[in-house]
Amino acid sequence: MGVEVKVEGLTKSFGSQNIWRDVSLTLPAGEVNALLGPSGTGKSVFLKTLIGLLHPEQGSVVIDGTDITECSAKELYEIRKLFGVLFQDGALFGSMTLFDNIAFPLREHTKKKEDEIRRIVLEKMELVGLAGAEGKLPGEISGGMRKRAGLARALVLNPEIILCDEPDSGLDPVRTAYISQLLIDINAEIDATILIVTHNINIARTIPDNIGMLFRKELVMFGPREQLLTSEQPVVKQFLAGDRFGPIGMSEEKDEAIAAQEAAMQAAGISGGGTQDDFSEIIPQVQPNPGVQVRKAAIRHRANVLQMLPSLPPNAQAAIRASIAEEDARAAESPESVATLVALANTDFSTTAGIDHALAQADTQVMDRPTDVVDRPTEVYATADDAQTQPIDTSAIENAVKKSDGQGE
Ligand SMILES: Nc1ncnc2c1ncn2[C@@H]1O[C@H](COP(=O)(O)OP(=O)(O)OP(=O)(O)O)[C@@H](O)[C@H]1O
Repeated sequence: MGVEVKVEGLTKSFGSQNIWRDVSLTLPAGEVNALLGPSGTGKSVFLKTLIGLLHPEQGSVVIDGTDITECSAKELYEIRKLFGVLFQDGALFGSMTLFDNIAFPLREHTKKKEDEIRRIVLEKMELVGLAGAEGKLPGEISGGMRKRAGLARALVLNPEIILCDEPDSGLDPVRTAYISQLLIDINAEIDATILIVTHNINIARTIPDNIGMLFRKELVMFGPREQLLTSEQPVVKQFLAGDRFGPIGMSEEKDEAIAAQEAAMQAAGISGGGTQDDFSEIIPQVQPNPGVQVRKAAIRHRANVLQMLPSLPPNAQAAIRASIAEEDARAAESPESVATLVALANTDFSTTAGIDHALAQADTQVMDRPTDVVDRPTEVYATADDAQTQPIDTSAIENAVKKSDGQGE
């Protein structure tokens, strides 16, 4: 299971330039999180502070019981092994082949033999759709391929925490969808805690369990995705809509005169260029592909969210209830393709034992289980012999596999 990352009262400056202050949030173990915010608000600085590459002036970052802001260099070295980081530009070594780039953390941090390293590297390259590109240099491939190579490198040590700085930048919308799906599948397979920094609203709407937003040197909010997507805060609404009218300006804060001018333009029906989408209409969260393990984080997340529900704003409560109803309906409609949703729908969230039972079950549910095949009632067989000779209809399984093959890149 991924590890929790607990950030408290974090403040970071460069000289006299304060980047953000008093940031507190908890990335729950194994859940997928996104961090939004206008350019320059310090999202990348935040990621680098989480892995101890930058040192904050105040506050703590507790990972696996260790506060990395004040641990020894040796402890920090050990904690860093828990991380897989996809930097904004892929951060590949230009003179090394993709194979050597991806093998680098294994050669640096483990004593694995070359044949084992080769097996792991080729497996991760296949996972990100780069099979066959082992001998290429970073300069010979597209930006999207570099990004995927960076992701493969981030995964080779089977990280407990994955940080992705703008995984979609430089990718077309389709490749972005593949990378997003991959992150959800990886989360389901290895239960790693994931933090994605992104400007991509579609990713924010469909991928994370939780979303946070930085603005004006502060964390505006952090919570279940429905909370941010239904927020009435002007900065959140403006950011989601991508509108130039609102508190976010091109470079710095807007003054009152400009704000008044904009209000008059809006009243006159002039467009701020933003989408008219209704973000309180929650789009279903992307689910692991058929054939991928149940997302245990989804079970833990729903348990957490149900517990915090009464403390959330009414809009968020209504959106969460609608999300749950939609997920349960989808689980009932197509149990062959949404194993995680089926697990959620079958979980008794009213007791700890019910949740623990679902988590234990999830460990064994590596395949989606088409209920019409696997859960065929035993009483249809008159005798045990009958049962053995009954032809098993595997078409539902085959369809699920075909569907998942068709979705590969
Ligand atoms: N090592 C550094 N030394 C001094 N200033 C820095 C350093 N790293 C970042 N900054 C400053 O910190 C601020 C936040 O930068 P950061 O890259 O974290 O923003 P961001 O929110 O990730 O932006 P974007 O969305 O455009 O990538 C910027 O003003 C940047 O110039």
